[in-house]
Amino acid sequence: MPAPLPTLDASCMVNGTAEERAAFGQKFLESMTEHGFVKLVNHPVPLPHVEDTFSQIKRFFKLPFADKKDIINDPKKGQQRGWSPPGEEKTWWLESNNGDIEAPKFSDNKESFDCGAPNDPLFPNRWPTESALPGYQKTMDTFFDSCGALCVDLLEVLASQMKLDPKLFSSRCTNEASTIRINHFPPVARETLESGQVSRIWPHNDFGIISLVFPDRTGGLEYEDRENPGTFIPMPYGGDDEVVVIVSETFQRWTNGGVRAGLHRVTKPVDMEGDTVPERWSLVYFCKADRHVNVGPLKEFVAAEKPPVYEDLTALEYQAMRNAVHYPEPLAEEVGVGA
Ligand SMILES: O=C(O)CCC(=O)C(=O)O
Ligand SMILES: [Fe+2]
Repeated sequence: MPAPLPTLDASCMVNGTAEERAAFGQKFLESMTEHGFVKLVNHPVPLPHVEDTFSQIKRFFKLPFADKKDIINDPKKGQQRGWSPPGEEKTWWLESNNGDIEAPKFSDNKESFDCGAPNDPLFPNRWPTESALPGYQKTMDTFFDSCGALCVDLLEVLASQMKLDPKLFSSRCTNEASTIRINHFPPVARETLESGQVSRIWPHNDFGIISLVFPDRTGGLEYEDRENPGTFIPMPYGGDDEVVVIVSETFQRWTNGGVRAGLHRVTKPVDMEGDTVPERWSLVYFCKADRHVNVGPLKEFVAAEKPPVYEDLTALEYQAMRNAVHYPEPLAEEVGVGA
């Protein structure tokens, strides 16, 4: 059995002594390197914000179809904004299909909404009207700012712990390209998920630097057991104050493969009873590199005996390339929602 995922007390990031911060930094980097994941409690995103945001996301998904359709995501834009209808995003394509375009079209049993930085000029957010959902935009913008600040601090902890310039990662991330993603997983028959054709979310890595996942009481998030690739370990609900931090692909690329992205999926909760998998929501912050930044390996992680294993390209190009994979074009048209 692999060592369980640690839950770290992050209160020292705000008011800890140098010693407490160093002890936190060591365990944080260790878990991110060993597992690709770590859980934090007493982190600085205020619990009332998290609760507010959860209430708003539940309201969002209850909006009438017409309101959601008005702000439908256009997969051709390369960056997600607005509502992705059930089945539109196909995470199976990210890791599981091995490039086989003739393979069956396994689907995701979820709908989502994505928004970026407040007032993003390049990829404007697509909000429901204020009268349809009062306060929604403000709640999301506030949540965006708190998560962005936490991620910048966590990136500085990682760099310091690696004995590098503390701003090595954070200077490449003003959160201009970061996004909030919310997911809604409707109730589904247990046998549908057990059929192997449909998943809540198929195994995947996130594309940014790190991600924050705020827990849902239902459970179902699982992470790969690296000692037994292809097998997954449930991450049980650990309390409303908990946040799961995930290493994402850009961090793996920057560190030249040294700190690997954490493969994860969402399926039925391990302890569920009965024939219907309960409804679930999730709230995620994808902290991404600024758009012009190179997401090839940083020189600090390259040496004669460790040549670069990833190509140079901008974060914007990388995001567009990865997004195109899970909105495969012919399939987007097939579900009748392509823009
Ligand atoms: O729903 C969750 O717990 C995780 C969601 C996730 O992995 C994603 O949206 O990328
Ligand atoms: Fe994810």
